[in-house]
Amino acid sequence: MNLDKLLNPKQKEAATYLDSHLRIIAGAGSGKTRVLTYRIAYLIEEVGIEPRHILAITFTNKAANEMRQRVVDLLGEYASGALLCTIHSLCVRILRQHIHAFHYPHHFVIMDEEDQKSLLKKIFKDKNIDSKTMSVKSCIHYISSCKMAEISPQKAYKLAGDFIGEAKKAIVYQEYEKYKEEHFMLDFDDLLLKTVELFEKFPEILEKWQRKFQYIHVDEFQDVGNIDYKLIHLLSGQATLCVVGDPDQTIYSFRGSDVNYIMNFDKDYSHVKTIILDQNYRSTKTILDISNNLIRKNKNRLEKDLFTQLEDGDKVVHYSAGDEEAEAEFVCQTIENIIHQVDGVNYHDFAILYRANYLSRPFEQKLIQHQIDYKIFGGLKFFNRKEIKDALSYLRLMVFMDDLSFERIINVPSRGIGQKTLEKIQLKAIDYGISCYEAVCLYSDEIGLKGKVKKAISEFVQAIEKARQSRNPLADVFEYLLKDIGYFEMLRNDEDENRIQNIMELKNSIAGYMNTHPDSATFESYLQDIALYTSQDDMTQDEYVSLMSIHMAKGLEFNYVFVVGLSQDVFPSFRSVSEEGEEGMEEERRLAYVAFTRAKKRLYLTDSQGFNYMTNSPKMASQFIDEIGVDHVEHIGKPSPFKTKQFVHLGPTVDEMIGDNDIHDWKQGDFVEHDVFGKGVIVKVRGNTLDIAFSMPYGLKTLMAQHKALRRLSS
Ligand SMILES: Nc1ncnc2c1ncn2[C@@H]1O[C@H](COP(=O)(O)OP(=O)(O)OP(=O)(O)O)[C@@H](O)[C@H]1O
Ligand SMILES: [Mg+2]
Repeated sequence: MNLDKLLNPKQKEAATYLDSHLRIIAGAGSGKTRVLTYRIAYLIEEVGIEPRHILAITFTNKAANEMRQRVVDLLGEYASGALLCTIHSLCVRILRQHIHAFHYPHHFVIMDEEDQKSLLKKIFKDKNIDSKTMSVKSCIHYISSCKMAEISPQKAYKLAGDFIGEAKKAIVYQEYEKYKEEHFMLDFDDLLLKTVELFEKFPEILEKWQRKFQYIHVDEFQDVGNIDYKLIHLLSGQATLCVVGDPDQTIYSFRGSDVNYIMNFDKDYSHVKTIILDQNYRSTKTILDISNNLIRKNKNRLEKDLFTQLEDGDKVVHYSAGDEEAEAEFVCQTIENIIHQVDGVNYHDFAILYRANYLSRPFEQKLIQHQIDYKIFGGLKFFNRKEIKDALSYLRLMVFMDDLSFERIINVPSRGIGQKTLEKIQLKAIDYGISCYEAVCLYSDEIGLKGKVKKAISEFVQAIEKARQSRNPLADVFEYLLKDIGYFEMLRNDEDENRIQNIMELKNSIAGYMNTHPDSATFESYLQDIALYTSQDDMTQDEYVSLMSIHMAKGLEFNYVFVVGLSQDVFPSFRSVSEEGEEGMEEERRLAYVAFTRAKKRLYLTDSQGFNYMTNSPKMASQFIDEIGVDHVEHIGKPSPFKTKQFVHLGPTVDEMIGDNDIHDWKQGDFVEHDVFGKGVIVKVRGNTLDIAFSMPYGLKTLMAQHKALRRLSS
């Protein structure tokens, strides 16, 4: 292994420096992970350290596997004895060996979030807590925060003082911990906490592991939290520690990661050498320049710019589409064009990155239409997500009255229907040769439905029938149906923001379908239209385009990257910025920096116009598009009539636009203001009438084009 050929001098120094602890601070694509990989190979090959004495902690399993593969490729199977894994899997490994010290069995149960929710629901029931006064999700968050701050249930109760709500939470916390202990269960936080506790209570066990790991490496150190840090500190009692990270890529602050651990590392440890890498090997100069332009806008940061010796490369493309379908079409066509034009390029060279998982929907549909294989990392395909299946089952039940849909959702949200009642309904349906839905409509007494259950079923039937008979636009009917049957309430009680976003995106998909089929759209035709997408399984071919949230893309790289859904308030996210202020904005910007720096050869930034159901406002391009500067960017597509405050030099902002009510040339996409319904966007012009999408609760309306209540907002 000739490191002089594989690494630049600074990287080589970092890979071979063993005289003290080492901190590598460096920007994206500067070879931090590569240095770690070669450092491990160097320790084994050149220094003669046995692999089992080496530990490397990565942020994801995928990163661990890739690093292991590279080391094995370099040195052979022997090297796989080094432990390269995430901090959670390290803890599982340690606990499996030693948890008997706490009188737990070796095969303790690891709880995921769904298990946590079920347990809390059970506790709520036992303690007579109404989930309207305290949500399961907020409770999970509360318990986790207490645990991470090392506040016991007893202490939490004391801290609650006279605040009844807080005291109740502390009681739930206590019950939760008790149940877990009695059943030998550990949640994700416990994996870390129990390992720390184990090491603190049993010094001989700690010493064993300290002796085992002589060289410890931690990648993505900018995102460690306090318990991670404590654990690493304990483990590294006798080891040489090497931590690497980029403060500009801290993107998990909302989950407790703290950039100060890397910044103050040299103060916490007595002998620390710091190496700064500043040459980027990943991206073209153009991509690097616009990423640097962006991150420089953050005030709270350590100034460090990257340079590259790679070619300038093509301009970064910003494509602004008329709507999401067109945005997705652009992405697919670009992928096809590149594959066609550039030799040796394959689907695995492409990634589509987004701020939130709900944004994948239009891209998935277009990819399927174009027969481009894709894989979603860190989540399910849109139409396989639970809430989407539930919502579509409601629509299907309304249209087709089919039993499969009925069985799926008759007890979602809970209406007190258990397996036995369901069987009774099914038998009745068979008796009369009708569907289960018809059976509950017609024969609820014969089935033996009584009291609360009967009432719940009757409300359910009413909601479905109301939706069936409604003459309102489909997208609105859909939303009201889910409201009427209590689905939104259920999600809201669970504070399940992601699921609500997915449902609103499904509404968006229905609205889009209405646009493209203005005269013929029915739920039946919509369901048939999307059957192609709902029947997709999660099987993927070897070659696929990668789709993932930016948080998942940390540390990865692709030749061609599309960062999509770059609309103001989507990215940067309205929520983060409104809740966290300037700090939230800086974290969003770091996230954009992570996204842009994943690209090696070409970077495409896309957004679309239209109406945003999530924020109830017309969409505008993200301020980040402006912040990357003008020199290396080619803007194509349809320029937006609206500008964010940052684009003010290009035209007035939405709030500054003036009204106009004598208009004969209405166009799809025009933004309007209505005296009663407020701001909206025209989705269809039909002669003298207009279909206009307004903010909720109004939704889609069909109005007379010449009416005086309507004005165009023109720039
Ligand atoms: N000296 C070098 N010679 C050739 N290629 C290099 C060199 N250093 C880094 N690279 C390549 O540059 C790319 C980026 O490296 P790497 O992923 O290690 O960067 P990183 O600093 O870990 O990035 P991130 O901050 O995104 O995690 C990789 O493809 C890597 O192989
Ligand atoms: Mg890396």
